[in-house]
Amino acid sequence: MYMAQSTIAHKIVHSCHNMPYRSDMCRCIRNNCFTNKRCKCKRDEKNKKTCTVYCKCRKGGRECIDPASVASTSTASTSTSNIRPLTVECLTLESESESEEEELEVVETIINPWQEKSKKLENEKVKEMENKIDALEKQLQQVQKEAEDKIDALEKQLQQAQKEAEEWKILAYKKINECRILRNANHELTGKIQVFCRIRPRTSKEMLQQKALCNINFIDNCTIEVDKSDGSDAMSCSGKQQRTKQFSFDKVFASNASQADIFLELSLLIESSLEGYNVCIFAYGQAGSGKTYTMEGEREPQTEGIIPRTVRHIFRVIQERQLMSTTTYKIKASFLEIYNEELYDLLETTPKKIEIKYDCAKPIINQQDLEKYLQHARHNRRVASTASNERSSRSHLVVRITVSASTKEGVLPTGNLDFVDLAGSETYSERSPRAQQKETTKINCSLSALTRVIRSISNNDLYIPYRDSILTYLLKSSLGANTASDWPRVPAAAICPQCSTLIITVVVVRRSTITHLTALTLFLLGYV
Ligand SMILES: Nc1ncnc2c1ncn2[C@@H]1O[C@H](COP(=O)(O)OP(=O)(O)OP(=O)(O)O)[C@@H](O)[C@H]1O
Repeated sequence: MYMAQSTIAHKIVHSCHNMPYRSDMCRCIRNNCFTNKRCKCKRDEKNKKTCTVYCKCRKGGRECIDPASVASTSTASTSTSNIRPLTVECLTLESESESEEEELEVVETIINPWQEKSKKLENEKVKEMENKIDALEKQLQQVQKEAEDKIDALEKQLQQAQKEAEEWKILAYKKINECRILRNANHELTGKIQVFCRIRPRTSKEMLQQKALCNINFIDNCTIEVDKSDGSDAMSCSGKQQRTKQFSFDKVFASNASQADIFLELSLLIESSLEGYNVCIFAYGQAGSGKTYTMEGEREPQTEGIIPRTVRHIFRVIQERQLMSTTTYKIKASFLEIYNEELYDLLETTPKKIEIKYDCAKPIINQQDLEKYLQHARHNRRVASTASNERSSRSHLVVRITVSASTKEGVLPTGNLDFVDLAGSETYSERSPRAQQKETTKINCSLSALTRVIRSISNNDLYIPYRDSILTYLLKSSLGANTASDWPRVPAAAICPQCSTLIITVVVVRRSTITHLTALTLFLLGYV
């Protein structure tokens, strides 16, 4: 056993015999660490080699045991051989325990102030946090109270609004019924056939050409007087010569009338399709008189025509009605063309010839659907340049919008809205190309057939010549013979399309006693 001498590092001395130092040969009792330094041997006065190494633990005043020397001692003395290692072990443990206690004390002296400080800090922090939590809890309670108050107020408002909505619903329901009654009364008074006249303004081209105007005097809202501008005298039915002629309509729209003005006049009639009425609106007049403009119009909202406005209006009314009833509505539309007495579906890529009974209606989910189909149909419709119109329609266009309604109880009557943009009536000319002559003949023939049908209906004839033309056959249900029900026959109207050079003559026969469910409106578009 050797004593450690250094306060900086344990000095471990052993007989190394100049051998490389082995870590298991010497260990520091205190820290149980081993050095790995090579020993530096010295010879003492007896020429005995002594090796000194320093343990790295740098704890002074502790013993180091040279296991080699312990081992050599044990072999020398057999009687103490068993006790000695145990004693050494015991001493080692004692010393370890002591040193650990001391260390603990040192550590405690270092740690204690920190612990106290930390505890103090912890207490402060806890207190601070508790204060914050208290404040937050108070805030939360305040917010909760405010929210509850607001919810209460909103609930009261909601109840009030619900009550008001109920009252409005009842009022709206009453108004709808009143409208229905008024509309029916109006139908009765007007004979369910109305003829309006719209006089279009001069186009920019006509202004440039400084075309002569015929004089139109607006006698009142329903009457116009046409004065022949060329000075020649017109012949009256009685054979009397006259310069001026008066025409009466249900309403006359002057050239400054907007598309909205025209639609306003028709909106009530159009709404009746939602209750299962059949409505038929014709645009009738000379080529270039503004029929397509009135029916379809242009793409801008201000100038769009009756058809797009109708669909928008129907969607709006349906939305309003669905707020107060569970009735569901479905809208379908077909775009048909009658060209040279043949029927075509205009929604095909190229117009497809179809039979009259063929159902080619497409569902209309929103306004965009209709606009898309209308564009497609417009593109497919046959037009040609004529003397009076650069894009003159050479065919009749029939846009049929079907509104079907159903409730939980069952299906309601289906209403058809037929918009008919008739081909422009033209005077037959031997000088026109043959194909155009054929078109003109067919157009005029079908217009005559339409006239005959309406005349027969107005005369209450037993036989109505619906089959005389594709147009009249297609419009059979709208014109009156509604085979799906026992509705009475159609209203009477007679059109006498004797074209003067200025304006088409129209004779309307009204029957105020008619109680059918079909409404027919005729448009005459004066071409000036
Ligand atoms: N109310 C109006 N306001 C402004 N321009 C109009 C009006 N009515 C018609 N027009 C213009 O007059 C021209 C002829 O109109 P449109 O093509 O609608 O006549 P149409 O009766 O359909 O002719 P067609 O029978 O030859 O097809 C078009 O350029 C159109 O824009």
